[in-house]
Amino acid sequence: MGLPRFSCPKGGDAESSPHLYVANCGPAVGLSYDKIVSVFGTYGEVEGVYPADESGTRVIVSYRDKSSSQAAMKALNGHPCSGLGGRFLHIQYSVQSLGKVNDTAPLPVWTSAADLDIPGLYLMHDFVTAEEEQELLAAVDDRLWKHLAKRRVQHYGYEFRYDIRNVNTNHYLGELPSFMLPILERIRTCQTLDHVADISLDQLTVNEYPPGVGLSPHIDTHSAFKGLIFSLSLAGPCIMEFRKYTTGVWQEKPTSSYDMETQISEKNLNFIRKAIYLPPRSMLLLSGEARYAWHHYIPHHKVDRVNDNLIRRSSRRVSFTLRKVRGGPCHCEFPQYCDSQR
Ligand SMILES: O=C(O)CCC(=O)C(=O)O
Ligand SMILES: [Fe+2]
Repeated sequence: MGLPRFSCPKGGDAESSPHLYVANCGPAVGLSYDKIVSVFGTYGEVEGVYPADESGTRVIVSYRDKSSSQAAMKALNGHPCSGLGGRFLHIQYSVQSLGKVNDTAPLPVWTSAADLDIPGLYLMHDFVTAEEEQELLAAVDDRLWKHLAKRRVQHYGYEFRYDIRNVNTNHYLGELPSFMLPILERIRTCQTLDHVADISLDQLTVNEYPPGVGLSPHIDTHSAFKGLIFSLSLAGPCIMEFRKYTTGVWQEKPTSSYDMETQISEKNLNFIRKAIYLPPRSMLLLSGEARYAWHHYIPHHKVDRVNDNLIRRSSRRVSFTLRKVRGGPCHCEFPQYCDSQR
């Protein structure tokens, strides 16, 4: 069974909506979904990019807000787009977003990484004590925050540039701060990582999310960072959703009991979803397939439904994401998600 054909608005004069139907754009013309997200992300927060049909040359770009789709329409429709190799895009507003997740669909939220059955995903509870948590928060609150549109960030080691979703490797900011030393040491001696030879880390991004603010679905750029990504959650909880996009190919409904709950429905048949609850003081590790092939996403919720419980986000969640900047191209086993291999 193929994807239902997307019916673009008749006559191209549909009212504006947050969703754009973009022709002459997609993996079949050499533009990966990550690349499309990064270009359209310049005009506002992209919630997802989905195949509009099986052609690989037409996509739906879903923004959170109409103002962003309007800005992208104005800037990109019918003009050569320098960020996409000079390609002319043909854009119309779309009445629906094929891949849009129905947030009310029951999605089980697991508390243990093993239950998600995603290779390379680990969650270590109570990785730091409550006292260490307070010390880490005090340390970053003592330093300068950079204000983004909806959250605040700090970068150490190398600056991460959100416009290009990459780091400037020529601009070294110095060693990771001393308040991270106990955490780095704990990672090095962590039993979960006994099989990993190289766990050097040189980049830290601190994110502070107010309640209701999350992060759009993304895969951390392969060419920017190596294979291990650690994220320590402090101050407040959130849920993190993982999505495996199937780039327009119908996925048989998985048969294992874990996967049954991912609810591939008619509405969102082009990716599978799994979710995990990240409590404060837990350390998440993305490696292998979890790091290279699954998008991660923090829904923009003030209250998360964790199965039978409603859990209110705290006044803030602060995450410490530790990564290793990559020197050359990525040679991972997931070329369809890899910006170095296309
Ligand atoms: O806040 C988090 O735990 C994740 C942050 C993240 O995914 C990123 O900075 O790329
Ligand atoms: Fe990320």
